[in-house]
Amino acid sequence: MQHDLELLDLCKVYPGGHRAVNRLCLQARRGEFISLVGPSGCGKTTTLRMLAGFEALSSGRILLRGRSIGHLPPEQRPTATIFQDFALFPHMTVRENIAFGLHGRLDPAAQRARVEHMLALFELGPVAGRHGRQLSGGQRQRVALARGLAVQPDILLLDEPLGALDANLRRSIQHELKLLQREVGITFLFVTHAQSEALVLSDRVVVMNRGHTEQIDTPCALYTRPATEFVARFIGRNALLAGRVQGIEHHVVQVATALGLLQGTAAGPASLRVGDRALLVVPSEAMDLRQVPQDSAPPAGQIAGHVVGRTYTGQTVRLHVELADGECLTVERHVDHADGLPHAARVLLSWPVAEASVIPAAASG
Ligand SMILES: Nc1ncnc2c1ncn2[C@@H]1O[C@H](COP(=O)(O)OP(=O)(O)OP(=O)(O)O)[C@@H](O)[C@H]1O
Repeated sequence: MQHDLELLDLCKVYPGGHRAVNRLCLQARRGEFISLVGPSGCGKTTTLRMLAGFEALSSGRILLRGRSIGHLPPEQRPTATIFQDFALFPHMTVRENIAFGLHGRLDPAAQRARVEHMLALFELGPVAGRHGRQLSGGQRQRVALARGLAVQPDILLLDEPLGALDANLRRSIQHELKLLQREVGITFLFVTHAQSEALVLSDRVVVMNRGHTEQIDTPCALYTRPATEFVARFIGRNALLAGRVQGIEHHVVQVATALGLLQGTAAGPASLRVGDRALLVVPSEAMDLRQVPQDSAPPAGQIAGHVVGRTYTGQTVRLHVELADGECLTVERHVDHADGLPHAARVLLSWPVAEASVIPAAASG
């Protein structure tokens, strides 16, 4: 199968020697929604800029539908980029902004038809004559998308396009963006700081850390099967228990922790050996929590603690549970299942072994 987009060992070393992107490999199917996430400075924007042609590659290749484009100037690449500030031309109307990239590509009649189509697709007809400053944040975002898609790029690059919007608008536009992406059927490469946004929107997520690729996977796999400690911590919402590998049998790994011997399964072919420092990762949904008498000891393979706090997030409650070693875990529950638990309740925590992963602990972790 030919991939829509292939990044082969993509590297960027800035003058002075800083390696901003290190051997990034990615293969995207046509119509895939892929997000790049990671902490500030991990190389997300540099990757996008190399794809758009604004930044030269230090090494590696970029193939679009099998054609090498890494050496082409931006205007010859079949890509369009949408920036966080949308970069609309303030002195132009919505209609003129959308038409901007079409000059010289289409004859006037075809241009007009294309602009009308984009106005209809993005429901921008009623504001077509307005200037950028006369639009709401959501409308400006739609104009930016319409302008980017009007040139019918093979791939759309989005650099934190929702970063400047308030939380409510951001959520509704996330939804619109996903629907739109399905409708136009082209590959989206989306840079975001917000891991929750990436998990909601994407078919796959690339987690980057200091220029390295930590994991490329579906949101579900990243959450339930993080490959590294960095990913487990970055994605969040998992309970993490540190210890050392005591035994491995048929993928079931026993981890000696301060709370006793606990079990999970080896995530993929990770090279875990007896004696290694490891992390047991239990996804929040897999964690079972039930109240027990104050003096009860946990059975083998389970842990106990006390509820020391709770945070309401709407439908769910995050229960903060202090364990015997003084560490605190957060377990998320539907409000209906958490309201009966008094403060300082003793609770037993357990999980299906198959749903907990054991991964190597980071060298410095
Ligand atoms: N023109 C440049 N010259 C030298 N170093 C640069 C240049 N541009 C970026 N960098 C460095 O490269 C690294 C990656 O930067 P990049 O902007 O790609 O990160 P990012 O993940 O997009 O960060 P953010 O989320 O803060 O936007 C950073 O350490 C940054 O300081």
